Amino acid sequence: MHIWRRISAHAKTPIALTIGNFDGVHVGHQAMLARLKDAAHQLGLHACVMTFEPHPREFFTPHQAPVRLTGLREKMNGLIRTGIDCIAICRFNSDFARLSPERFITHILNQKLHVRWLLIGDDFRFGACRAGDSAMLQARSAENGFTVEVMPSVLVDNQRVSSSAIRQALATGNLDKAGKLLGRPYNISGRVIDGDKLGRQIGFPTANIQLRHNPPLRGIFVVSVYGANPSSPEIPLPGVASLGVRPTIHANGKPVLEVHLFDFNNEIYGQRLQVDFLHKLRNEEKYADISTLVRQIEKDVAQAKEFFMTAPTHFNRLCGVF
Ligand SMILES: Cc1cc2nc3c(=O)[nH]c(=O)nc-3n(C[C@H](O)[C@H](O)[C@H](O)COP(=O)(O)O)c2cc1C
Ligand SMILES: Nc1ncnc2c1ncn2[C@@H]1O[C@H](COP(=O)(O)OP(=O)(O)O)[C@@H](O)[C@H]1O
Repeated sequence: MHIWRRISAHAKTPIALTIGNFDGVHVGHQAMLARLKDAAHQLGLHACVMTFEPHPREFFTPHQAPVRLTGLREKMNGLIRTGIDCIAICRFNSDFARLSPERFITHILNQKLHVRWLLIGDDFRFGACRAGDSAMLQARSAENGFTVEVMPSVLVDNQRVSSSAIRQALATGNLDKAGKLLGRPYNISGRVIDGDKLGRQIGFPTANIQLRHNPPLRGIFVVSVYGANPSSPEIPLPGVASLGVRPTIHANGKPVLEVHLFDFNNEIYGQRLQVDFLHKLRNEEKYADISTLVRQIEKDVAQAKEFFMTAPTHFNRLCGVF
């Protein structure tokens, strides 16, 4: 597995390539990567993905760009899990944004990456002003030594799978739908950092997870957590999570992800956890005082335990455990 952190003339072996942002690495992306691997294998090429960092919309309109489903690390892990041979991370900067579609084809695809087979989505646009499309790629493919295949849309329940459909499902608390489109429960990972040390005092210690991006969902959730189990970090532990600004405690707080694990009393500061979001319990509220908040957290915990008791097949399907 190779990761190219800039596009220079890396590829000695000709490659089969697909290009995209791959935010979320959802079931549509996974189908595309499976087709890429299959074609690369048939043609004796390396299966390679080109992705952009930052996301082009974060570069052009940083304040209006959609929230990310996956940070760079999570996206890379998702791509690596599919078993492709290499990932080329293309720095999306002003030089790259100015590149004409013609030069992208001749200079990047042909001369630098030696692309011999190219897979693109049906809505793929590229080059300055998004002027390049699949018709242009088809027209220039022979003279640049590659063939082009257009991937048809992948549908789930008659809807095209897309990162924006997943963002919308998460924003409205529809975690079942988000999980179906992603092919796994939505998750956030990060290190456990220090919080306000209030959790232990009120009877609900919470591991505070460092957030790298503005999260696409808010509220109180049933979660399963990888990385905390002392004997086997690959076995998840059940818990509840709060993802919000904690209005009861702070006036102008930033979003914080906190997880309370059931029947657990270990020190896990500094550990890297993966939090899988299984079910939304409610929206975050501002309570009159801490004792009212504590009574509500007790109800949240009871409901979450009920979820694990009554929906074992559901949980089983999502996580492959219990
Ligand atoms: C299940 C659960 C639900 C929560 N719900 C809310 C809420 O509705 N409003 C709120 O202000 N804080 C809520 N919190 C956050 C608590 O205020 C927070 O866990 C507490 O301040 C401890 O923070 P610390 O870990 O930084 O010490 C919730 C926490 C948990 C675990
Ligand atoms: N059941 C539990 N769930 C989550 N964290 C726990 C639990 N029991 C102990 N811990 C530990 O306690 C810490 C949370 O305690 P807390 O008082 O909320 O402190 P902080 O405000 O620093 O998060 C966690 O980071 C973890 O190391």
